[in-house]
Amino acid sequence: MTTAWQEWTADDAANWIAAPTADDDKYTRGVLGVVTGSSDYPGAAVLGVEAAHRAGVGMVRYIGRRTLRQAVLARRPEAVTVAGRVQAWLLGSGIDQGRRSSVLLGDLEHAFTERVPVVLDAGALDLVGTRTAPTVITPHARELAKLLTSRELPTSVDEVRADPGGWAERAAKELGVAVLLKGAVTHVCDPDGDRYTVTAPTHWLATAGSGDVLGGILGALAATHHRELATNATALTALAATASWVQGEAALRASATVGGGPVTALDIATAVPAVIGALLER
Ligand SMILES: NC(=O)C1=CN([C@@H]2O[C@H](COP(=O)(O)OP(=O)(O)OC[C@H]3O[C@@H](n4cnc5c(N)ncnc54)[C@H](O)[C@@H]3O)[C@@H](O)[C@H]2O)[C@@H](O)CC1
Ligand SMILES: Nc1ncnc2c1ncn2[C@@H]1O[C@H](COP(=O)(O)OP(=O)(O)O)[C@@H](O)[C@H]1O
Repeated sequence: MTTAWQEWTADDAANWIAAPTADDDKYTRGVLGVVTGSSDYPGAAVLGVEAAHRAGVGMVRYIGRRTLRQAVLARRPEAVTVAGRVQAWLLGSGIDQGRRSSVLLGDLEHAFTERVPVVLDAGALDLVGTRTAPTVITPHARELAKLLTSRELPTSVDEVRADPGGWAERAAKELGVAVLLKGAVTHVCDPDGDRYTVTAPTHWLATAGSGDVLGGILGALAATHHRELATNATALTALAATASWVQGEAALRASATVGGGPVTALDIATAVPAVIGALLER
């Protein structure tokens, strides 16, 4: 018997926030490696790195071409652009699958060799299943339809939108990874049958770059839970639901500061620390 989808709550999310202790330094807290952005979408790199910092990661290593590194550093001088060890990867936001250079493809594939948890977004979704690292994919309906169709599970964006939970589950089973299918209601599930919904608390969340911010939050949560993920890969599902919850709550808070008005993706990222703080106080 399959269980019903469970709506992820603030109390659930509060269980998946790691605060630093006296014994920690930036490395023990967790380093997130990031390969995102392109000359077409440099902003996606900036937004993901910004959101990861705001979500409380120990450090971000951003890997990308010089112009992208400059854009990231202009917003976040805290980011490190030297290759090195990481505890989780965020790959693909702002990358066009059809326009990846061999250097970029090499960077993406190298990320998988470390066997640390991986968040696959946008232009890295097609890499799913090529390695055994704990993986969560973060497509929207169009991206999931395209991915499943390429894996001989033909479907359309309309079919996915008509039954998002069903298609998210099918994807998790077929691909063997955790799936976070974005929407007004985000569906998060895994091959083991964990199934969570996260209902967006404001529709202002549907703004350009909002998904890139989500990727950064999720990457940060994966990096800061690296020890747990080493023995319990299904924690990635709870972390994905938590990231989506934090993203929605941040949009709600950002909107509240402007009287319920619109928010930008950067506003959402900026509101993340207060959401994390409130969760830690619960
Ligand atoms: N500031 C940035 O750098 C941003 C980068 N982004 C990146 O952009 C890439 C592409 O994401 P998408 O979700 O757009 O990609 P998709 O390729 O899934 O969506 C493009 C689709 O939207 C349709 N479309 C385009 N303009 C439209 C319009 N005005 N009305 C109706 N339909 C329209 C197109 O025909 C196409 O079918 C991703 O890599 C993503 O990470 C986005 O997150 C937006 C912000
Ligand atoms: N109608 C909606 N109401 C609330 N949130 C939405 C709605 N539609 C989409 N979202 C959310 O907005 C974000 C959009 O992400 P995405 O599609 O990746 O856009 P982008 O590529 O511009 O970042 C996702 O987190 C999704 O859950």
